[in-house]
Parts: sequence; structure tokens; C-alpha cells
Amino acid sequence: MESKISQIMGLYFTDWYFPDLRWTDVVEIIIVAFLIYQIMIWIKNTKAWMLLKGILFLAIFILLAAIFKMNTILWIARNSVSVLAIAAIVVFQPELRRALEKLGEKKFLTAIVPIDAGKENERFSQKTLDGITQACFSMGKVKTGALIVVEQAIRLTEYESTGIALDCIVSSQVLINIFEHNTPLHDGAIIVRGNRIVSATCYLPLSDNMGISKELGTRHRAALGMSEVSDALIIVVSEETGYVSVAQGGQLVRNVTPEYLKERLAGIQNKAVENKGISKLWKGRRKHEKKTH
Ligand SMILES: Nc1ncnc2c1ncn2[C@@H]1O[C@H](COP(=O)(O)OP(=O)(O)OP(=O)(O)O)[C@@H](O)[C@H]1O
Repeated sequence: MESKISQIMGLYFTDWYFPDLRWTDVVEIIIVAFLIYQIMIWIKNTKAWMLLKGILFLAIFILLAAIFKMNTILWIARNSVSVLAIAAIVVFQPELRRALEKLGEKKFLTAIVPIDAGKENERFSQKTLDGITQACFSMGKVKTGALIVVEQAIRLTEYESTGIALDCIVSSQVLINIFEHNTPLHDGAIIVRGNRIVSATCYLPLSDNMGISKELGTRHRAALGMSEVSDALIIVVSEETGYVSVAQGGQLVRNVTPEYLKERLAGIQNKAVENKGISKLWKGRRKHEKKTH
């Protein structure tokens, strides 16, 4: 049977060249495919998609100029390539920074080197997890708006300094009190580091994502924006609807249940979970914005 197959192959593919394939070549192919996939996801989720469309348009234009021998246009194109490359780096500086930060995130490093070995493995306690969940849904019931940033591996010092410094243990009562209308700390976001609230009234970067629903205002846009520039988990309570939403990694999941919120918080509670993160990279990507109900 095998000899028959090789006979047929030999008959039809005599001119074909089959290179020797080593296992390192297979690994190389997998790595390159993975990198291309990640770059494509990055392009899709950032402004780079617009840039890619612009570049394609320019490329077609230049190709036409080359076909019809329009020398002036070709000369301009040749001389502006380096300027355009620098301009793209300047325009995409936040996205590039985020991409590099992601590479340097502990979850990549700790997967290889156990940097945190010996350190406390829990980011925050069950009490903090329960306090945040309880407060969010209590505030949702009475339609009190809230914005809570739960810090992970990336330090949010830059955003922390835009608010009022606090050093306060997380509890549902404290959270409800902070976001109470007409109180000095209710505006903006709070940042939670471990079991403590470290800052209130923080200003977060607004997302310029065009895909976000028009019915969502700046509170949700700020949550999404923060999730695009950091690995934090951001919880929003809508003043308008009372819905609780969660943003992380540039994805906003709207109108979640207490069980879902607890699950998401539990997912980042243990630092050790980060090591499993790499396997998650293979799972399919969700839509940019999700509605659970
Ligand atoms: N960049 C920001 N950083 C932090 N907080 C912000 C930011 N922008 C707006 N907010 C908060 O959001 C509030 C305004 O919310 P707005 O009504 O515009 O948003 P929304 O997404 O429609 O939310 P809601 O459903 O609660 O009305 C502000 O009072 C402020 O507390």
C-alpha cells in the first residue's frame, strides 16, 4: 500500500522539492504562526486596524503610480517612507507600550522563572472579594454609580496620583460610603491594591474604541480605557441602569450577576493562576463587548 502511494506520488510530484523537516522547524512554524495571530488580534483591537486600511489604500495608490510610471508620485512615496514609519510609532506609542508591557507581564516571566516563589500567593482575601461584590450590587440596587479598579501585576501609580491618597481596608460599607452622592470622594474611580483602597477620585484614560455602545457614557468608557492600558480588572456600576459591568483586557462584559463577578474576581485572586494564563491564550477571543443578559 505504502509503496503504491509513493509510486503515485513519484509519478505526479517528480519535480517537487520536499525539504528535510527538523523538529525545530516545526517549533519555529508554530511560534511564527502564534506571533502572526497575536499581531492580527492586536491590529483588530486597536487603532492599528484603521492604519492597516490606510496603508493598503496607499499601497494600491503607489502600485498604480508605478504601473503608469508617475515618477513624481513615486519620488514622494520613496522619500516619505521613513517619516511615515516614525509618525506611526508616535501615533501608536500607547498601544506599543501596552504590547511591550504585556510581554513583560509577570505571567509570562513566572511561567518560566518562579519569581514569586516563597512570597504570599494571594492577591486579596475572600473578605475583600465578598466586600466588593456585595457593595457593587447594593449600589446597583439604589442606582449609585461606581468605578472600582482592582490592580493586578501592573502598578497603577500613574493613575493613583491623579486621585486622593487613601489607605483603607476594603469593606462593602467603606465602598458604599465612598460612592455616596454628594460626598467628596464619590467622583471618579477608586484603586484597590491587595486588600486596601489606595486612592479615590482617580481619573482614568478614556477608551477611543468606536465599537463601544453609544448608550454608554464616560464612566464605562473610562473602565474600558483603563483595561486597555493595564491588566487591571475594572468594575462599573451604572448610575442610570444599576447594572454592574466588568472590563478587563479591552473587553467589557455588561450587566453581570453576583456569581459572575465573584468568579472574575476569584480568577485574579491567586497570583499562581497567572501561570496558567499562557494556556488560556489558545482559547478563542471573545467579542469586544459582551452582554451576559
Ligand atoms: N475619565 C474618567 N475617570 C474616572 N471617572 C470618570 C471618568 N469619566 C467619567 N467618570 C465618572 O463617570 C461619571 C459620569 O458618568 P456618565 O454618566 O458620563 O457615564 P455612564 O457610562 O453613562 O455611566 P452611568 O450609567 O453611571 O450614567 C463622572 O461623574 C465620573 O464619576
